[in-house]
Amino acid sequence: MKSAIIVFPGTNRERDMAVALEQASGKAPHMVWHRDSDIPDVDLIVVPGGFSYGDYLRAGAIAAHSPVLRNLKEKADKGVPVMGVCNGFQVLTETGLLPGVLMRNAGLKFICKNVGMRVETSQSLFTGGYEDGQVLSIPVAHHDGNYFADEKILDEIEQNGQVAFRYVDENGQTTAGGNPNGSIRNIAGVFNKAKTVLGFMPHPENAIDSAVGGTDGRGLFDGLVRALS
Ligand SMILES: NC(=O)CC[C@H](N)C(=O)O
Repeated sequence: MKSAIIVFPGTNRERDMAVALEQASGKAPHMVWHRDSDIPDVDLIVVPGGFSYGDYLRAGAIAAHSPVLRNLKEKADKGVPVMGVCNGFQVLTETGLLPGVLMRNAGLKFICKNVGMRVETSQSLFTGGYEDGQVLSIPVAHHDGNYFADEKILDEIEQNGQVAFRYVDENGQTTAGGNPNGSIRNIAGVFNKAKTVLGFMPHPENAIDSAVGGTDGRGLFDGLVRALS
């Protein structure tokens, strides 16, 4: 699996993402700078976490208008798989590639902790390394992770099976206690309609090593390699 990682001024998870992708695929990803107008031909494009352009204006809003995003949108429209993690999820909602928005956390505080994340479907090229309903422990680190969409969009994405992940409590239930940031219907990640674009807030690239934070994130990268190699 060949991959590319988009890097903006203020991105900070590109290295962790590169380590995770290389560990799973055996190939170092291309790092693509925000000013570049062409992304190489790859099997997967990743928009990693961080604070693109300092989160000014609104997290992901300026990145959505960067030169590299024009090419990313063209490739996504052609069906090239795109994955946005944390700030990457914010960028992909701001571009309109994914439904909904990410607002300030309900508690108005930056949250950095492990959360329960339930895999809503294994039927995608991103989640095939997991079982339906599998509950993972994955870290979050954000202040704007509060997913929101209106009821019409929510009903539509639920019906289309576009909810990829939900926050759950220690019993695997979608309670308020298991919801770290106030996300509507406990949604932690969504697909586009064709399931070729995925965005979510937790950081699987920081859960690939038992010495630091556990290995629950590995399934995502291993599943991608299986689907895209
Ligand atoms: N770790 C991250 O990607 C941070 C995401 C985003 N800038 C926020 O704080 O909400």
